[in-house]
Amino acid sequence: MLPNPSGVHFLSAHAVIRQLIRSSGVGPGDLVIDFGAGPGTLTAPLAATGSRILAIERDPAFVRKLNRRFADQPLVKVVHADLRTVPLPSRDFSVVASIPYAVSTVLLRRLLSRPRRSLVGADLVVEWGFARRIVAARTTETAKWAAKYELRIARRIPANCFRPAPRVDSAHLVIRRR
Ligand SMILES: C[S@@+](CC[C@H](N)C(=O)[O-])C[C@H]1O[C@@H](n2cnc3c(N)ncnc32)[C@H](O)[C@@H]1O
Repeated sequence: MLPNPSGVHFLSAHAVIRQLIRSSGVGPGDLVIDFGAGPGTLTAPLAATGSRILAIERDPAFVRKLNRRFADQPLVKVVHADLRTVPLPSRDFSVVASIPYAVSTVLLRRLLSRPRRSLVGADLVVEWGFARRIVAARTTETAKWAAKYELRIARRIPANCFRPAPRVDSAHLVIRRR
């Protein structure tokens, strides 16, 4: 395992990136949020779908990088914000994101517990064990989410699909509004 002082793991497997985008089905006219956009690993292929992207990132160095990378792409809006507090759209939106594991629960609460069900669907890369717990829907909270949203694991994503590789495998978690 490589040293990784920042604790950030970037998705590096192109096949996984393609599967996430294809699964989301997003296209022109859709509003898509990439939470924790990093250097734009998912933002770039998402922009190629013709959808409107909000690339949300907390780290100022990544924000500068994203602003440079997407300066000539009017459909990409880079938002320097914390995903735990950034206001969510009131119009329908989708999420395609490889998120920081530490805030997975907070983000799912924000997306799935709000009264306004403007989340159409999400394709998320999350920690494998977390995904298993969510789809099992054994708690009152996750059971409530399951009543409103279909939650399933599309596939296991091995740790070697990231650079540097994390200690644990991940999952492609699919969420769809019922
Ligand atoms: C796992 S990395 C994924 C980066 C990129 N999406 C990829 O797949 O390669 C998570 C990213 O989320 C950012 N991040 C961490 N905590 C955040 C927060 N609370 N709000 C917004 N971004 C955050 C990190 O700076 C990092 O760029």
